[in-house]
Amino acid sequence: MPTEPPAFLSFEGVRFDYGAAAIVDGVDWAVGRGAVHCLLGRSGCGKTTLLKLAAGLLAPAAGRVRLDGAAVRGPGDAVGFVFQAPTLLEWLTVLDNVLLPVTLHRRATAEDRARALDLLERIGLAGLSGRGPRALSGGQQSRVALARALIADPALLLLDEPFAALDALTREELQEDLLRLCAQRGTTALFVTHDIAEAVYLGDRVAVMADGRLRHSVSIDLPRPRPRDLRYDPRFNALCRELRHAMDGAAGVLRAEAAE
Ligand SMILES: Nc1ncnc2c1ncn2[C@@H]1O[C@H](COP(=O)(O)OP(=O)(O)OP(=O)(O)O)[C@@H](O)[C@H]1O
Repeated sequence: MPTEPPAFLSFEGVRFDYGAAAIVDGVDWAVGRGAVHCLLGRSGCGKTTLLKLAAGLLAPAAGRVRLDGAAVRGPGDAVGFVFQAPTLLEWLTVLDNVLLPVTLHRRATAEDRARALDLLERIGLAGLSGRGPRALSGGQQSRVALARALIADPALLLLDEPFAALDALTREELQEDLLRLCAQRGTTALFVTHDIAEAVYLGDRVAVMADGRLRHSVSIDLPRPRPRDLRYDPRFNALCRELRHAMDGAAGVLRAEAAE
């Protein structure tokens, strides 16, 4: 039998609270190197908190988060973060926004600038490097935020509903950009979303989170690279349906637990 590759990112019995009830409540989860995993769940169930634990921005009250075998003890260069809002600096050009993770530490070199321009070209923004963020559409700003997260070539990319504010077509294009860039660089990704179809399109595995726990997980056995039309495939729809039922089931479990 083939053995599972060792996890690149792992949560082992992770628990966290902000001073009262557990927000993350005994999470065990493993993401293989180069895999894209998605976390699906309703508002307030603890998804962002779990991402912050993976980034080392929060420390678990119990259990452990490991990255490439070592316990995560704080934020580090191996991790890139993309937030829901692009959070670009208005007084910098697109190019300088992408370079920000570099220039926070040292002066950018010609090689850094070449890498930033290459990233901008790969996401369709080649001609916009000298503009300010206010002269960009929402989708273009999200692309810049993605390039900024990738400039330091992080081994792990954490994404917190990064495309939630975009129209459906732009969102699909960004999903395709993300998968292409992760595949080209071998980047491991953990992606938080409310959107079932987005999770199925992106993920190798999707976990349903409810009330701080991972209640259900589904392996997304669809081909890669993922063509645009895969979204209309019956297998795709069946996976969406399974996850929808899992989310409803998780909500039912919570109601039953609350009634006990
Ligand atoms: N800094 C904080 N202090 C106290 N409570 C917090 C803090 N941050 C989040 N919470 C609470 O923890 C719970 C989980 O929040 P979290 O942001 O992880 O959820 P989420 O699943 O990402 O939600 P959403 O989908 O709305 O972004 C919520 O009840 C929230 O109010």
